[in-house]
Amino acid sequence: MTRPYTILSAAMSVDGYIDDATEERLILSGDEDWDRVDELRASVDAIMVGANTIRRDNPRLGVRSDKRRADREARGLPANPLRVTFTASGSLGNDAAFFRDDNFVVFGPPAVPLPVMLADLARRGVRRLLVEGGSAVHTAFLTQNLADEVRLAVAPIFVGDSRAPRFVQDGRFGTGRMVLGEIRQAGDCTVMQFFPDADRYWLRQCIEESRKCPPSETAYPVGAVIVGSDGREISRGYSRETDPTAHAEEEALAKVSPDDPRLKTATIYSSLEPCSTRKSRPRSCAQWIIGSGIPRVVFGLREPSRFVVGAGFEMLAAAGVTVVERPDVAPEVKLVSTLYG
Ligand SMILES: NC(=O)C1=CN([C@@H]2O[C@H](COP(=O)(O)OP(=O)(O)OC[C@H]3O[C@@H](n4cnc5c(N)ncnc54)[C@H](OP(=O)(O)O)[C@@H]3O)[C@@H](O)[C@H]2O)C=CC1
Ligand SMILES: Nc1c(N[C@@H]2O[C@H](COP(=O)(O)O)[C@@H](O)[C@H]2O)[nH]c(=O)[nH]c1=O
Repeated sequence: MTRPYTILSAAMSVDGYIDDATEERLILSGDEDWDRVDELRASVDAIMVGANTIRRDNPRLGVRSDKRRADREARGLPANPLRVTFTASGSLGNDAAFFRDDNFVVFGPPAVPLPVMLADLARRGVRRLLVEGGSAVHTAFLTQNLADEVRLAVAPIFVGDSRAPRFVQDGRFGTGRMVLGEIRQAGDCTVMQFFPDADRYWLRQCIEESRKCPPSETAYPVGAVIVGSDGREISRGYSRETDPTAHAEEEALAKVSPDDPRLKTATIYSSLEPCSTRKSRPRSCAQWIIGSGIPRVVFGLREPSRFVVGAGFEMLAAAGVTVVERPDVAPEVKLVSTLYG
């Protein structure tokens, strides 16, 4: 693991502010939303905020519920997650609640690149990280594509003052349209879950699908999902789902009519590079995809040359298909099977 699974969390007004412009901290969440945040805090290994949030809010960043702290301890975890911050200035104030016991880590000064900080947290055993703001920190994670999830609670109030901090600052958010996950109500707040990197999200769906594959000593577990240009799933499948020699891409394609007009603008995701040669069948997955008219393929792991030498990427690209390889997701694909080596 090169970095923890990272969840960004914020509460904001309907006009997008996470605080007002006064010295006093603005509470946006009501009791039910604080309880939701508490549950989220109890589910992570570490909670991070920026140095300015420590200076302005003096947060405790602990799990408030006695039961949740006890449950964590019963699972062999510290009662509270590790508290994390970073600072370029080094000015934090020793009496901050952040320093109330030794369950914390401070990165910097000087300024630390986010990937370096995240790699260090991963080495400390942090697998799941909650980032609670503020604006500068959220902007850094999102513009560097280092957030796996965003949980936004919208409180039914207006701040109406552009001097106040917003959820994010100006920046280049390369996310495109995010994937909308769950929407729920917490008291009078509306909580939305987003997955900022749609390709990463769908590849992870493929990985989950691949876990369903009947085991085989001679073929990898693979999952595939076909997604329309509107962001909606068209179909999915996994290797050996209906036949011992079927591949995931074939299974997903078999569930769609070849005349379905959505295919002409769809993306097919596969945890593994689509195959270019087959031992068991005449047609490779790359050929099936080219024949289907799907114009874009995204995969996680290049096919290791264990069973056949894969050239699916090259075959698809030569046919004019846009092919995206996501090496950042490849380690997660490999975790599914020892066959990947
Ligand atoms: N409603 C909500 O959910 C939340 C609201 N808030 C609000 O957000 C506001 C604070 O946000 P904001 O002012 O943007 O500040 P942040 O909390 O995002 O902290 C920014 C600080 O982080 C440090 N920093 C940034 N990048 C790096 C880096 N690469 N390496 C090391 N340190 C770095 C710097 O600290 P330094 O200056 O020390 O160098 C920088 O000033 C407050 O008003 C707070 O109330 C905060 C959290 C949640
Ligand atoms: N104001 C605000 C949030 N602010 C966040 O909560 C932190 C303080 O929590 P605590 O550790 O309990 O003191 C604060 O530093 C900031 O990260 N969060 C929310 O979900 N809703 C809110 O309305």
